[in-house]
Amino acid sequence: MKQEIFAPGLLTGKSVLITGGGTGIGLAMAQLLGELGAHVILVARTAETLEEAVTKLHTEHISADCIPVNIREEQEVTELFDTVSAKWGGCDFLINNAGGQFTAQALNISANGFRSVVDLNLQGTWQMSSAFARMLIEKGRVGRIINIVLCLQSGVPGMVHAGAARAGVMNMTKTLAYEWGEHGILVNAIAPGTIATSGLKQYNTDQIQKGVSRLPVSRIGRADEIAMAAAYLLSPAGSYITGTTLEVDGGEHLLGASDQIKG
Ligand SMILES: CCCCCCCCCCC/C=C/C(=O)SCCNC(=O)CCNC(=O)[C@H](O)C(C)(C)COP(=O)(O)OP(=O)(O)OC[C@H]1O[C@@H](n2cnc3c(N)ncnc32)[C@H](O)[C@@H]1OP(=O)(O)O
Ligand SMILES: NC(=O)C1=CN([C@@H]2O[C@H](COP(=O)(O)OP(=O)(O)OC[C@H]3O[C@@H](n4cnc5c(N)ncnc54)[C@H](OP(=O)(O)O)[C@@H]3O)[C@@H](O)[C@H]2O)C=CC1
Repeated sequence: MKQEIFAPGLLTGKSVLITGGGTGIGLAMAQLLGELGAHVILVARTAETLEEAVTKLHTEHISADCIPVNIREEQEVTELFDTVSAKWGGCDFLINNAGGQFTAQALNISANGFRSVVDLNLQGTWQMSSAFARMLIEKGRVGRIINIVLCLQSGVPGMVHAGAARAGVMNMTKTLAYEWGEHGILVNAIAPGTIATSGLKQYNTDQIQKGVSRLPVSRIGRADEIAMAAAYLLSPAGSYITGTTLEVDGGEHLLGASDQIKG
C-alpha cells in the first residue's frame, strides 16, 4: 500500500535521525522512510533494542545504523552530533520521537516526578533540536525537524506533566520555525492520537477501548499512519510547510476533556 502512496526512491540520498527509533512509532517511521531510500539513524537508551531494530531493517534492505543516547543528557547529545558529523557528514532530518510519561492524578505528582517528564519531553527535544540546527548551520546545510507530541487540545487529564511539556514543544515548534526559516530549516510537529504500540502497555486497556470508541474514527491508530504523515512532511510535498502541528488522531482533538482518561 505504501508503495502506491509514495514514489519509490522518494528519499534516496537523504538521512534521518529518529529518537526512540528502535520501537513503536519510531521504528515504523524508520521502516517507511528507509523503504523510501533514506539512511536511518536510530537513537534511544537501550543498545540491545536498537541493535535488534537495525538487524530487522537490514533484512528489509534498509540502510540503518544506531547510537545509544539518553536525550536527557546534554553531553551525550553533543557527542551524538559529533559522531553523526564525523561518520556521515551530518544528516538531513531529525525526528524527535522519544518521549513518554507515567499516568497519575496531578495531586499525586511530586516536583521531581513533574521534572522528570518535562526533562524528557521538553528539555530533551530542545537539546536535540538545538544541536541538530547548530550542526546544519555550521555545515551550511538545510534540514527539517519533526516533533512527535500528543493530542492535548482539551487538557490531558492524568498526564498534566506530559500535557504541559508537549504544549511547550508545540510552541517551540512555532518559534524555531520562525527563527530557523532563514537557515532553510523547517520545523513541524505531529500529534498522534491513541496508536497501537508496545508503549501503550502501561495504560488500562478498558480505558483505551472506551476512549477509542468515542472517536469520530472509532478505532485505534496504527504506527504506520504516523509514519506516512512524517514521510509527507519530509518529502518535497512538505517544502512550504513550517510551524504547524499535524493531528493524526482519528479526530481525538475534537473531543472534550471529559472523554479522556483520568490516570
Ligand atoms: C479519547 C481517547 C482517549 C483514550 C485514552 C487512551 C489513553 C492512552 C493515551 C496514551 C497516549 C500516550 C502514549 C505514550 O506516550 S506511549 C509512550 C510510552 N512510554 C512511556 O510513556 C514510558 C515513559 N516513561 C518513562 O520513561 C519514565 O516513567 C519517565 C521518564 C517519565 C520518568 O523516568 P525516571 O527514571 O526519571 O523516573 P523515576 O523512576 O526516577 O521517577 C522520577 C519521579 O517520578 C515519580 N513517579 C514515577 N512514576 C510515578 C507514578 N506512576 N505516579 C506518581 N509518581 C511517579 C517518582 O516517584 C519520582 O519522584 P520522587 O523522586 O519525588 O519520588
Ligand atoms: N502510542 C501512542 O498512543 C502515543 C504515543 N505518543 C508519543 O509517541 C512517541 C513514541 O511512542 P511509542 O512508540 O508509542 O512508545 P515507545 O515506548 O515504543 O517509544 C518511546 C521511545 O522513546 C525512547 N526513549 C525514552 N526515553 C528516552 C531517553 N531519555 N533518551 C532516548 N530515548 C528515549 C524509548 O527507548 P529506550 O527506553 O530504549 O530509551 C522508546 O524507544 C512518544 O514520544 C510517545 O509519548 C504520543 C501520543 C500517543
